[in-house]
Amino acid sequence: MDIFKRLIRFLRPYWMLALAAPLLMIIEVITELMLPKIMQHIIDTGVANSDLSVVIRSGILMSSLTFIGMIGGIGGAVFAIRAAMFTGSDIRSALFKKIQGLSFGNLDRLETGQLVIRLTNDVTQVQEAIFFSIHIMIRGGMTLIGSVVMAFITSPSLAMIFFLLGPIIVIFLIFVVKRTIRIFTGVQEGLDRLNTVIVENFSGMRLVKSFVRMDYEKTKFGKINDYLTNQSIKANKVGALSRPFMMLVVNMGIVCAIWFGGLKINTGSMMLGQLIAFVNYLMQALMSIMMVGMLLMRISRASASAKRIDEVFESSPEIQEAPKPVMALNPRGRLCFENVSFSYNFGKTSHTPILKNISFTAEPGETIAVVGATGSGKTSLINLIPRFYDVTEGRITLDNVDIRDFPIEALRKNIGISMQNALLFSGTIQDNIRYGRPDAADDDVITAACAAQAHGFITLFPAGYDSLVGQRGVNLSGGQKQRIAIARALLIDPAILILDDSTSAVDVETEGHIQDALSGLKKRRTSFIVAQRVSTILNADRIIVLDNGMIAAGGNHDTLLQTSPIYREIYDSQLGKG
Ligand SMILES: Nc1ncnc2c1ncn2[C@@H]1O[C@H](COP(=O)(O)OP(=O)(O)OP(=O)(O)O)[C@@H](O)[C@H]1O
Repeated sequence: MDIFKRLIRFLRPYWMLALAAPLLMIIEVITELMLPKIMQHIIDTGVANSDLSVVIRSGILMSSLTFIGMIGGIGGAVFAIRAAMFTGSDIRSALFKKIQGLSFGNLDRLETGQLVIRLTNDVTQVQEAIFFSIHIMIRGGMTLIGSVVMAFITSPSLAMIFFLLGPIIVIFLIFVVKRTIRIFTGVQEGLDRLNTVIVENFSGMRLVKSFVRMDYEKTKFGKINDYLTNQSIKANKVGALSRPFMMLVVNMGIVCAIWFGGLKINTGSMMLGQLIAFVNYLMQALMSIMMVGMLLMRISRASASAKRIDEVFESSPEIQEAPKPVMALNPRGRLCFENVSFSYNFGKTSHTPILKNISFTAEPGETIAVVGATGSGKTSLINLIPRFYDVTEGRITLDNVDIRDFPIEALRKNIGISMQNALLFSGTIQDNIRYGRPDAADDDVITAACAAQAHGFITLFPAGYDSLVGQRGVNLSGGQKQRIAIARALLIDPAILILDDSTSAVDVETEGHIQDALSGLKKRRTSFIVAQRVSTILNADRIIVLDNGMIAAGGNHDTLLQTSPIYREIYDSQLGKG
């Protein structure tokens, strides 16, 4: 329930709607509570005395009250729906904003598939629980109290039935709710896993088909789908089985009331209309307990969802802003790693260092290349520069200031990155190039595209820079995407340019052209190039050879050929001896 308390703050802006709904429902409940009494009057006064005028007057009163109650009911439901939907929408927006602010470390733990479910299904569960709480809970609660009071007024002796049936229903409800919470947590987890499988499958469809693994994928999907189905069946079974039991209890109550009421009528201590009114109140009371019970089941399901939403709200970004950031950031681009060590943390557990004692300085205008075997830590190293992760030990300085002392946004705005997996968003090619600088002039877009050797192929498309990227637009090759990604990084004119294996899908000749075009641009900034291919880095001012997270050697190409066996080995394996 604490979790709900934390989420309920989102309802605060809509307190008027949330208050108006129950107020209107009071009208509905009061009219409903008056009806059995009027019915009693019709039977015991009108029918018993054959007084048609009493019957007609009471009939008109009943119809009018029903109409007024209906208006109250509709109004209450509409306000409750609005309050719940607006609240849900705000939770969704806040959750999305929160996720945008999380660091890579947080996101490593919360898989994308899980986040999608939290943003969609989990929020919907909470949204519905809010609606039912405002609507059914309050309405049911008021009806329950009102009908018990009216039942006692109508016949205090018959009302003792409540003391018999009430505890049975309450104990049963506690049992059902406890059980459903556990099952519904399983349902949400199943949904998470199903979503992860679907997202992975759809994004890796080519891989699945090329390795002819459709059957394997179908089985994987089938297993999780079956698990989800079984969990949902279990959850619904509990709900479905509990309903007949509750009805049994309600009917037992009615039978008892009719039996004892009938005996009382025979002895003349009760009138028929009085008994009918009592049975009505009894039914209203027991039905509202059932209604509240059903609602508790919905709330128990939503509490599993609320917990998962809360988990995201509670995660604090691992990368934190400095309390007093250094505001002036117009860097020259002198970047210095000082005894940097780094390990990926999983929660509180720290893992083996991926980078150990890295120290080097990159001067403005220099191009630093980072090479090394796969898994040696190249990407991890450059991910530390824009603070995707923070160093575990040591520090990185930009123009002699620790990068953790700059505002994160300002730091990142000065770093242009192009990654190996050149991700493009749906939209036009120019939208993608402009991603980091939406107001860039057309000429600047073209200049960046020319430097990235993208202008040529872009202008060959009928719609040129306005060509849509993706399924309904042009299909771009891996190399073309990489070139657009490089143009995107160049357009922000960053002080630090990072190309992480970003020409791996480009042929050697085009890569040569990109290098030539970049060489002029590189003079104005500090560049880092991560590459598997030696040909990419031959002209770098300095090459850092990483081996198992440590700097094994550093220098330019010629020096390294003489001094570093690892570099020599990489060089020989790719370009051949001599
Ligand atoms: N997000 C992460 N969480 C935990 N471990 C990670 C993460 N990313 C990378 N690693 C681990 O860090 C090590 C270095 O990975 P990294 O990607 O930095 O190497 P790399 O030299 O860039 O490799 P490649 O050339 O294959 O891209 C690997 O052992 C990898 O498993």
